[in-house]
Amino acid sequence: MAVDNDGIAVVTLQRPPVNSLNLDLLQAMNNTFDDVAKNKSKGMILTSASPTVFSAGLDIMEMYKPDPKRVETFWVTLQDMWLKLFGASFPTAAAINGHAPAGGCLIATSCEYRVMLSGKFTIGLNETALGIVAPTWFQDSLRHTIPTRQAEIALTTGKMFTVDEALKVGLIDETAADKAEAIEKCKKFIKRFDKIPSLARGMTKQIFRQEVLKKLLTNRQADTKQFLDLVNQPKVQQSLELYLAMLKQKSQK
Ligand SMILES: CCCCC/C=C\CCC/C=C/CC(=O)SCCNC(=O)CCNC(=O)[C@H](O)C(C)(C)COP(=O)(O)OP(=O)(O)OC[C@H]1O[C@@H](n2cnc3c(N)ncnc32)[C@H](O)[C@@H]1OP(=O)(O)O
Repeated sequence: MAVDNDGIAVVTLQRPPVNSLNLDLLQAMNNTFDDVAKNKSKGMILTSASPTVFSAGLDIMEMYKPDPKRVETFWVTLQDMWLKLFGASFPTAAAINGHAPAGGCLIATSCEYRVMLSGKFTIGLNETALGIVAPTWFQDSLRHTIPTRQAEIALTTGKMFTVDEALKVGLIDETAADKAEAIEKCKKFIKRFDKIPSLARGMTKQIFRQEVLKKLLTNRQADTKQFLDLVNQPKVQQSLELYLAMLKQKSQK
């Protein structure tokens, strides 16, 4: 992860090849988010070092034949990442310079503003298409971003939106021709708060988001148990094996 700081922290996800979210990356993100808060940055922009993938979502290897202790730590660290990002008092924006499926879409929708590169990229919560259920807080992040009816249809169909579709439904706020332009547009969004007192801004954001945050905070243990029960089911392990094989086969073509 690289952080440039000119008052606005630009945090670049850098875990080749596809920025899949494993335990190490999630821990690094959490430390970085804490640093951004401590350094009193004006705001934070998340982007990717890959030219084609913002993030491929959760690292499936963390869930396939998992070590019991590690997979639990993985999930709790993912919850922490979401609580820190969705609940950040500082302004957040995502310069989405590539595909953003599942957990990649979760990161983007946890931010306050999204600019995505024009091109053949897709974004969405595709869990149902994989035969799994997007956790409540994944669903809440989408519902917080696009109208409820469109969110329900997108979630139940596992829809991956093209850039044009994402713009039309409000899943992204703007498009950009390249990464530099996407970052500039995110900076422009964050600079809109230059004349707004940061305490009032931060508190307003937290009040606006508190219901959704509270849902996970008061349900963390049950959420973790639900995940662990699901991931340890033989049928889920079988699906993960097939999905991994499919991804491998695709990448070798
Ligand atoms: C999936 C069942 C989970 C069951 C667990 C139980 C339930 C609770 C969990 C609920 C929440 C889940 C949220 C998630 O985030 S699950 C992850 C969903 N992610 C995806 O479906 C994306 C899969 N990846 C892709 O579609 C593509 O890789 C891409 C992001 C569009 C990029 O395409 P491309 O640039 O062509 O790259 P390749 O496909 O060739 O991939 C390169 C390399 O990376 C490996 N890989 C890709 N995605 C993942 C991943 N999410 N985890 C681990 N590894 C991944 C891929 O296999 C290739 O590896 P090799 O080079 O070794 O072949």
